[in-house]
Amino acid sequence: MPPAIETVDLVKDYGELRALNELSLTVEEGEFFGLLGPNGAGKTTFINTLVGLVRKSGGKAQVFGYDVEADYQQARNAIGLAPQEFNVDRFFPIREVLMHKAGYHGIPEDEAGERADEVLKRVGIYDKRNERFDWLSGGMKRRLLLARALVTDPDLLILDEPTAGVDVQLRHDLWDLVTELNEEGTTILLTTHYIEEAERLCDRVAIMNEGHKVTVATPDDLKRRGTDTIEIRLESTSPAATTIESALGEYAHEVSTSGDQLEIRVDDGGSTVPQVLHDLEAAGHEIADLEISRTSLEEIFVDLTRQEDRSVTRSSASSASGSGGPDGDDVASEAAHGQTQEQEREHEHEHEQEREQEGVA
Ligand SMILES: Nc1ncnc2c1ncn2[C@@H]1O[C@H](COP(=O)(O)OP(=O)(O)OP(=O)(O)O)[C@@H](O)[C@H]1O
Repeated sequence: MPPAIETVDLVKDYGELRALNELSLTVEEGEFFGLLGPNGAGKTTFINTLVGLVRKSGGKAQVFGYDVEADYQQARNAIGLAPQEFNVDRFFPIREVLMHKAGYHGIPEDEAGERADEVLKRVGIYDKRNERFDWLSGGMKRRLLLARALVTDPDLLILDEPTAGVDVQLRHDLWDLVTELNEEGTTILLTTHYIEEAERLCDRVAIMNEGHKVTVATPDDLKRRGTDTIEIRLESTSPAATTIESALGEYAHEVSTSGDQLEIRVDDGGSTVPQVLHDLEAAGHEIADLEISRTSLEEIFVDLTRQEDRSVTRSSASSASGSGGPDGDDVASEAAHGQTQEQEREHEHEHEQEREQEGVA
């Protein structure tokens, strides 16, 4: 079986703005895969390329072995998309909206009705089936987007920030539901700004920044990349940090002291503690209390994307040197938007019917 998603050197240019920069990613069938990145990293562009709403500028993109452009219909039929924006037809009862969507993907009317009922029950808004989208609460609208993504019984479910702005209860309901779907075999691609969400749900995450891949790892592996802090209280006032440093080995990256408190930064707190205790005691320091605080995934994420930003800023600063600095960049980006609309027009026409179903303006 080919991977659920495979992109190789995927590029998307909006005029002069490179939104996807030689992005190579593989998501295996059955995985729960997270896509993380700061605003503007290219997550939605990546998704829109997979579902045919954006035409790639270069590279390869396949869904279950189908090329997203050459085999558009096969690739698209395998995907259920719950987009970030509420893009639903507002004039029909929501059950009909779901039936239209199923019909567009070739599902006969009887079956479409059954599927619509089934997914409305599954997301918990069956009693609202005859109401229009505008009459639903914000949380119900999110549930409907998920129902619409599920009505075609997709092998790949793409969730673009599904829990943005929803209350805690609904967030937990959605987490349970997507976990269940994944356990039943659906591959899931999730973008989110909630690091806790990625940590809780995802087998692996890719961190993106400025259109390219920074890293791909399991949440646990990522956390291991951060440094931990061992916080120690001594029985007596601590000597200067330099004295403590000389009692410890190279494993201690940073030592700070205050009164009887010590803070020691190490790579892996759990396995370094015995050595720290041994070295401190050998140097005559008695330990009253000890605690390890682990780096959160959020801190590692911020760190990874901040390091990236620094290097990106440097390279864009040198390439923009003839355009008058930041103001020049703004002008270039506006021009890029103008050019983009031209380039996308032909493609938009091609998928007009699809976009009507999705309700994209
Ligand atoms: N249609 C478009 N025309 C021109 N530029 C665009 C277009 N769509 C996106 N961009 C630009 O491409 C870059 C990536 O945007 P994208 O929406 O994919 O990021 P994102 O990671 O999904 O961000 P967010 O987390 O804010 O949703 C941004 O610089 C954005 O301004």
